[in-house]
Amino acid sequence: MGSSQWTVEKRSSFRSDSLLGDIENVPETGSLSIVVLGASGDLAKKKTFPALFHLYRRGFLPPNETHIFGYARTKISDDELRSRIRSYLVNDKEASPEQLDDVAKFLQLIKYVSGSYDSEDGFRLLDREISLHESLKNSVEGSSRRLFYLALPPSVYPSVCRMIKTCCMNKSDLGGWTRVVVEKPFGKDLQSAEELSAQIGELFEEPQIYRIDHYLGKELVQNMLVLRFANRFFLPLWNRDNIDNVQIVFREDFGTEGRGGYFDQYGIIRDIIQNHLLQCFCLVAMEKPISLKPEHIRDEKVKVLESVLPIKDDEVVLGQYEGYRDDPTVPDHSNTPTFATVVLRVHNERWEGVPFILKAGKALNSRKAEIRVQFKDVPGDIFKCKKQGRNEFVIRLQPSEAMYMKFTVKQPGLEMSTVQSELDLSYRQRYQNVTIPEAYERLILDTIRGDQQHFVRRDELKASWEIFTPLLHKIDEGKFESIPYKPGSRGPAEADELLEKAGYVQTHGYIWIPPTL
Ligand SMILES: NC(=O)C1=CN([C@@H]2O[C@H](COP(=O)(O)OP(=O)(O)OC[C@H]3O[C@@H](n4cnc5c(N)ncnc54)[C@H](OP(=O)(O)O)[C@@H]3O)[C@@H](O)[C@H]2O)C=CC1
Ligand SMILES: O=C1O[C@H](COP(=O)(O)O)[C@@H](O)[C@H](O)[C@H]1O
Repeated sequence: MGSSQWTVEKRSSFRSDSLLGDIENVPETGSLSIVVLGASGDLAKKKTFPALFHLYRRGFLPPNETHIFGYARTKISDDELRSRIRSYLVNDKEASPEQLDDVAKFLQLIKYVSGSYDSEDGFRLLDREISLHESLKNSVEGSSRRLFYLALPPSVYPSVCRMIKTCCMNKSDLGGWTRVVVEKPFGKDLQSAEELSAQIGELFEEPQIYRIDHYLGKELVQNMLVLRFANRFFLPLWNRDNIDNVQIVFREDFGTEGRGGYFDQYGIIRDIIQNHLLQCFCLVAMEKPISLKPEHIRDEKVKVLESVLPIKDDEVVLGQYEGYRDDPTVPDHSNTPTFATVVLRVHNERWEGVPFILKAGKALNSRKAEIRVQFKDVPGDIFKCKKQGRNEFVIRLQPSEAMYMKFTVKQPGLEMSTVQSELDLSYRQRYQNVTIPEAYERLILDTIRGDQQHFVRRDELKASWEIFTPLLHKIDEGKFESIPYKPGSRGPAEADELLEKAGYVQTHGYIWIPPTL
């Protein structure tokens, strides 16, 4: 095994008993079969297999217990699948002999099975291969663990789940399990999501279903509850008396590149805002859960989602970057937004009157994701420093993970003047010997451990679609126009106007620069 900063010991010491919640008491030994359905696809090669490789290197997938199966319709051999994913695991030119050795050993754990998504033949073959592996690992029938990762378009989820249920379940209940991981977008609106939930819900119990939202696996997203509820600093300030507005922002500096066909059916609200940004919103806005048990946390998320008021038409700006429709898989007259700013308002005691501005865009001038909490002005501005800017607390999710607090200090020197400065916790500088794990890595490990805290529960999903469905239907009916914007820009100017109208005050002449080592 390669060396790693994020070892088994480190992770388990971080997850003390009190942080584990009510995770099922499952055996952590016995054969483990991980099946990646849609193994020929983009997500599988870029994210799922690399995450499995990193877990393998870090000792979480012991080779004497684990086998990995790729499944898809494409007819390829085991070796062809292995060579497709190899370049996503390691850069041959930079890798050490030890890493290359790990890659070779990891790839030998992978077997490929080809079959369709809606007929039993392929799944029966898959089941035979899994059972063979289980018997080779001397697993007692029924005590084995089977994890099915659906790296597939949602349209095939129902038939694939039916096939798993019919052909591939763990054979009896001797402590083993069968779990299914499903990717977003889970549905297109409230009705389709509920239909999908009902179809899958007929086949699997909620504790077997892991609705993945990879933003919930990001380090600084996982830090949100600790930050809010383990620090006295924040407790009294985190409310409408002190906070003026909150922005939750996702920006990418590239377009839909090769995914235009998929993207055009969904748009930026379904791709990013309804899931990734809304999950961040929940963590910023929810009340303190009564414990860290996954159900208690998710109960609070549902509550805050249900407190969101209907979105007002004049608190929405949509955009589409110029050149988006040049993709041959995108219709010439597409109005699908590649950019959106949407203001959410929460009807409760803590947040009444505080706008939560959710903003996401593709082909913008930078790549970053952050949560920006802007505080109100100080009453009685004796330093006349109000125009320099407000206090802001920024949680930079990526890149350059950091938390920094913008505040006013005396300008060092003889004069009594003020200047904007910051308290800065930049992770690369503060945690120099720690490798931050990839989101998918953590979340796959959570599914193996049976920890659903960082996965979306069915009622949470329903509440999230309830917020956006009326707006999405209006967009689909052509009642909103996507304003064109230049690739590499900030997006439509109207979005900045909406921000200002919502109360955000931009600080001029101050830029946070991530510290270098
Ligand atoms: N790619 C990404 O970056 C991200 C993807 N996701 C989600 O992950 C899932 C998979 O995404 P991605 O890998 O990009 O998707 P792909 O389009 O690459 O599809 C994955 C595999 O599914 C099979 N497939 C594709 N279209 C169909 C179809 N219409 N009917 C049946 N099978 C089909 C193909 O395998 P074969 O033909 O060999 O059977 C393909 O290799 C989706 O739900 C996506 O929204 C989520 C976050 C990021
Ligand atoms: O789910 C998705 O996320 C990616 C962005 O993920 P990140 O971890 O790189 O921020 C986005 O590009 C894609 O459109 C979307 O489907």
